[in-house]
Amino acid sequence: MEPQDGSAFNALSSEPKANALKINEWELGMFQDEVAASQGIRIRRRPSSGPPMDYVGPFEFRLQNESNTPRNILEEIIWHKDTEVAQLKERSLMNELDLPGLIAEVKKASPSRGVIREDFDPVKIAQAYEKGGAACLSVLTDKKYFQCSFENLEAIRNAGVKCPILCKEFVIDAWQIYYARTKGADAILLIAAVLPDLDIKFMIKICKMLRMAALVEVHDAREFDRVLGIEGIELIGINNLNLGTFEVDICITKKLLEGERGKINPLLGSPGLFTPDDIAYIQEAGVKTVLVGESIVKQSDPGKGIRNLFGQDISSWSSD
Ligand SMILES: O=C(O)c1ccccc1NCC(=O)[C@H](O)[C@H](O)COP(=O)(O)O
Repeated sequence: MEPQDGSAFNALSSEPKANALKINEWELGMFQDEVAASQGIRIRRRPSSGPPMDYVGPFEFRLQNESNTPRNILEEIIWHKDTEVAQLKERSLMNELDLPGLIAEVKKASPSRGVIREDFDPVKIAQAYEKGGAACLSVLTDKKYFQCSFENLEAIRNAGVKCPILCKEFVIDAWQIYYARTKGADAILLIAAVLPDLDIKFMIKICKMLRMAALVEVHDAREFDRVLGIEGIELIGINNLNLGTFEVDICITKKLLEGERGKINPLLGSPGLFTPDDIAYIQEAGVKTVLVGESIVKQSDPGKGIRNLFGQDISSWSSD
């Protein structure tokens, strides 16, 4: 019979499927513990939360008792781990569904923009990026055109930054890759507009030997298709900057990813990303990771720059 206020009845009748699922989960948990116990495992995976509301079965645990109190420290750790892993899984699923990962660029200047950040402190900027949720750092090392250096990269690495570091250098000789490694780089940029296929192939082999990643950058369909044919390619970056005119057009990424190329993963979109709309646009095009410099490096608080770029706080994504 329906209660007068309808509360309990509605709570049950409006969510029968959800409750059936909870019953299944609970029964499965009991079953898993039984199987483990039959193999001599005394550690239970999680405390009994008691059967769901409308469970019609032999047991009903609600109070603190043997089934929801850890028997020893290992069981306590495992129960805590169960909650922790569930939260991490949920968070990483949300990240996957919601927003692309961020490679945040550390640079003082660029040929197209001139000086971007007057009071340039590479270590402070890198630390702020990491705290703000960057998954990786891109560190410019060119002196003449970007007013940066390998010393910057080394200082960032030695400051205890945990994010992987991409060395953003204009590589023309394999020696530069070794050098970048000695300074603490985890990955290096190879530009398809500069390097012939054979050089890229050779350099990728060197990277693998040095346990580094190679990000190969392309600007157009021809370069993209060339690079797809090179053995060992793992990371492809699309650069939307026209190096002849300095014009930036993020539609380039979208056009390049139409059709078969859109199936390639993972990809990056850069540069010219300033707003949450830009991020949404590039993400819709199929990009899983974005590389961003100017719009965040010029902010006195780069963490705030990241929040403005994504339209939300992504600091919980950082590695610590
Ligand atoms: O940015 C330039 O002026 C430039 C000139 C010559 C070669 C490369 C150049 N930049 C390429 C980059 O990789 C950008 O630094 C990167 O895409 C980040 O762009 P942004 O977010 O616009 O700083």
